[in-house]
Amino acid sequence: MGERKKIIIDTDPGIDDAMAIFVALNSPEVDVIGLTTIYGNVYTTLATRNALHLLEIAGRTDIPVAEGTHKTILNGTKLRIADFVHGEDGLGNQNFPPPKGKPIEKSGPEFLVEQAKLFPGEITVVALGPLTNIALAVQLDPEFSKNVGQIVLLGGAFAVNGNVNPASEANIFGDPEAADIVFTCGADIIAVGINVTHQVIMTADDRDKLALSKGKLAQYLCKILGVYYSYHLDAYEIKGVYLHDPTTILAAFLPSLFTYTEGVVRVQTNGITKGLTLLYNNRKRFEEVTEWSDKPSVKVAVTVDAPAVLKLIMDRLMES
Ligand SMILES: O=c1[nH]cnc2c1ncn2[C@@H]1O[C@H](CO)[C@@H](O)[C@H]1O
Repeated sequence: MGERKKIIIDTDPGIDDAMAIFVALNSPEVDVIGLTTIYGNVYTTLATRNALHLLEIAGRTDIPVAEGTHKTILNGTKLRIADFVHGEDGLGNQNFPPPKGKPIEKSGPEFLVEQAKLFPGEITVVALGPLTNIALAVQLDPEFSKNVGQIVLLGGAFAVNGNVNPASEANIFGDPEAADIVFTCGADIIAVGINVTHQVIMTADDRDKLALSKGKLAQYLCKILGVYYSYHLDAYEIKGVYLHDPTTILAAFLPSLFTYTEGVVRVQTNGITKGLTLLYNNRKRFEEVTEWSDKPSVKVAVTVDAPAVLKLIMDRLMES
């Protein structure tokens, strides 16, 4: 096998973030070289604490955690936090003791810029929360979008309803201006939206299977998953959970499990459709110059081999 792909996970842990981080740590295809933290499912301070905690659970305290920003790209401090999805502590209300480790001195965006410069074209950034740290990296270093190998992001609701409101998906809604900067920055980007992740469901039966595994990470996840299942039953009336973050992690190193379309994505930043992601599908040449004209294209996932993705996630969590 070739060299492992270097990935940095930008994360707001979060129950499905915990699953995604564990899947990555158990995947021979990748080398997780750092975590950067962001608000979203929890505030950034708690995201950092949870990231350190999860690495301690996995026995991987060798991986650095760089704390990201506490504010939106426009310095907004009125953040939308999804603690009703993940529990007040972000990890299923389990009262875990504080981690022993500390984040590194560098900020999340500084770490992203540094690593992309150090390994030009080699780093994949997997963004699982609002895109503020990535947008800050783009602003910090004009070369970042060229230096970074690929950005694989969980965000958007392409031609389907959102999960914050009918228009908007949570990560984009969290910082739409940052998302628009990232989508148009010129980097090689794969966007995995909830139009795709809603197809990958871990049922109650799958959870029972996970519980049979003796692996410490599987056992840990079974403890924290309760809140996430209750939320899905309540909000969607399903006896299962959407595997947003773990599905996105797989897109970073097994891209052929998905199909893609390509085009320019812009983000609505205000009004009732704030956070809407709109892909121009290139099927018409418009008479006028539009807000999509002359902007770089990105790849947007359109289909997923859901059974294969679910099996891979289960296998990698169970063997742990
Ligand atoms: O209803 C919701 N509101 C806010 N965040 C949510 C909701 N459902 C899931 N997520 C979280 O947002 C990302 C996917 O949009 C996932 O990280 C998921 O944990």
